[in-house]
Amino acid sequence: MTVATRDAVVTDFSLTTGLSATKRPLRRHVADMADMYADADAARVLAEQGTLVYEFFDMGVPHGSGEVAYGTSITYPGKVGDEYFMTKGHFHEVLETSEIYYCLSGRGLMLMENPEGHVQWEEFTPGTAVYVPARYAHRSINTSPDEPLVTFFAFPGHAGHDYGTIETKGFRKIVVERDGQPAVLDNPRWQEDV
Ligand SMILES: O=P(O)(O)OC[C@H]1O[C@](O)(CO)[C@@H](O)[C@@H]1O
Ligand SMILES: [Fe+2]
Repeated sequence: MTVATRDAVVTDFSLTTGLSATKRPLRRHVADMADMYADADAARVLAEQGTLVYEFFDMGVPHGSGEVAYGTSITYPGKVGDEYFMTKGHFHEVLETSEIYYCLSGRGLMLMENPEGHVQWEEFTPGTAVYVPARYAHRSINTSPDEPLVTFFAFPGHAGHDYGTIETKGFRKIVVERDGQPAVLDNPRWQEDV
C-alpha cells in the first residue's frame, strides 16, 4: 500500500508588523465595506479616496478537514466618522468551529456575536490571545489612534467563511470613539429580519 506524501508549508512573517515578505496580502478598503459603517457620508468620502482599512495574509495551508489554516491580519488605525476601522467580520460556514487570535502589537477589540443574538467583546493588547468560540461571528477593531492592530490567527481548515450574513444584517454593536475612549453602542444599521 502506498501512502501519499505531503509537503510541509514554510512561511515567514514579522512578529511586530505581521507582514510576510513572501506571501501576497489580501487588502480591504473602505470601498469594499462602505455599507458596514454607520456614517454613510464619511464612508463615501474615504471610499473615494481609496483608503485602506486592513490587509491579511493567508499562509497557504490547504483549507480542508484536518488542516490548521493560519495567517496574520493587520488592521490600520483610523475612523469612519467616529467609528473605528474594523474588519468585515464573518461567521464560519461550519458554525461549530472556533478560531484563535493572538495579538502581536497594537490594541483593539474582538467583537463577537452568535446567531441567537448573544454579543461579547474582548480587548486585544500585545501578548493577549482571544479564543473565539464556535458559533460566534468575529470582527477585529483597531481602537488605537496611531498604531496598526496586528494579530496572528488560526482556525480549522474546513471552517469556511460566511460573509453574507454580516453583509446583510450587520453586527448588533458598533465601536465608536466617545470622549477619546472606545464605546460599544447599538448599531443603528443592524437589521433583524433580513
Ligand atoms: O475575514 P475578514 O472578516 O475580512 O477578516 C479578516 C481576518 O479574518 C480571517 O478571515 C480569519 O478569520 C483572516 O483571514 C483575516 O485575518
Ligand atoms: Fe474566522
